[in-house]
Amino acid sequence: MIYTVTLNPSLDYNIKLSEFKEGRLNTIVSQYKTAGGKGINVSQVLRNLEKDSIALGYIGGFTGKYIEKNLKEKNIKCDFIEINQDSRINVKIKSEKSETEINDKKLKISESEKKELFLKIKSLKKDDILVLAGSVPTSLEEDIYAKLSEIVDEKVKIVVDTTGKYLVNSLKYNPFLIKPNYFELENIFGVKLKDEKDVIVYGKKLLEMGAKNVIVSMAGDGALLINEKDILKAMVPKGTVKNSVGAGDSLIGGFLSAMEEDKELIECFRIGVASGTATAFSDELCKKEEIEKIKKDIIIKKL
Ligand SMILES: Nc1ncnc2c1ncn2[C@@H]1O[C@H](COP(=O)(O)OP(=O)(O)O)[C@@H](O)[C@H]1O
Ligand SMILES: O=P(O)(O)OC[C@H]1O[C@](O)(COP(=O)(O)O)[C@@H](O)[C@@H]1O
Repeated sequence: MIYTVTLNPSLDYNIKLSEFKEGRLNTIVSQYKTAGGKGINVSQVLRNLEKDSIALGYIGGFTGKYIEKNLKEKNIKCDFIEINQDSRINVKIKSEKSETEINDKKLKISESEKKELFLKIKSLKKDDILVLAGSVPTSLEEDIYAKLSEIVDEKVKIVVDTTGKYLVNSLKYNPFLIKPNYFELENIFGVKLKDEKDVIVYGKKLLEMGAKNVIVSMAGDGALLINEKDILKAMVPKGTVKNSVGAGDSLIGGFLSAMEEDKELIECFRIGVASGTATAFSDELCKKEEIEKIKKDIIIKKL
């Protein structure tokens, strides 16, 4: 089974404007609400690809109820821990020229609520997959993903998608896959990446630090997969970006869905990248048919 952990789920309020005017009245052209948060998005894409997963994490209040109901309506299994605070509302504003995101990072998790999550994670069995994705609420420690990685059976494959020290701390437990984007890679090492060669140099450093597979996603420039054996480059087609929220999570969801079918790594990478691009080119998270269509246009080169 695939377990996704979203420490701080959100109600994503997606707004479309023709133009975003700062400091002025903006009138909405269209909007939709959905359960969000990185682990939850991975679960949603897995469901769209007809694969099961269980979404874990903390939810609370009226927004928490909405998140759970929204996921259950989509036939996604949840096993959230209920807390006594409202889950956050993240606002995503898409206009013709720009995408703006407003995310809340606060959430107070108590010691006993933390223990509850550890108990759930401890019960994972060999061959399960654990996805630890998204920002860590400020009340939790910087090595929370490392601690969760430490307690699972060593045969559980771990995927970590987060930023900075939260990601770096988890590397000593040898995650099977990590997926920094280009800017996250720059931030980890405090550098400005000049070209693809640079991406490979710093991607390899993450391998040396413990990751087994590193995917560096580069939005419209595709992605690189780096492991001990190979460096693969995925090139993506050009298209109209409708909403890139969740593109990175879709890459992970697509990748894992192919892994569930025992596909080779190169194929998992292709389906992952196709899923990311399919999400960028649609208003919501990618659907199976969209991925199938885009898959044919993903070119993978061995470097
Ligand atoms: N403008 C785009 N054109 C085509 N594909 C895109 C675009 N933006 C994102 N993608 C796809 O989604 C993947 C993840 O996007 P990226 O923005 O790098 O991740 P994140 O959402 O984590 O920041 C990319 O590797 C690519 O496959
Ligand atoms: O675009 P991405 O990076 O794939 O993730 C989008 C998701 O992440 C969020 O922006 C939350 O991010 P964080 O957990 O890192 O705070 C959600 O609102 C949204 O559903």
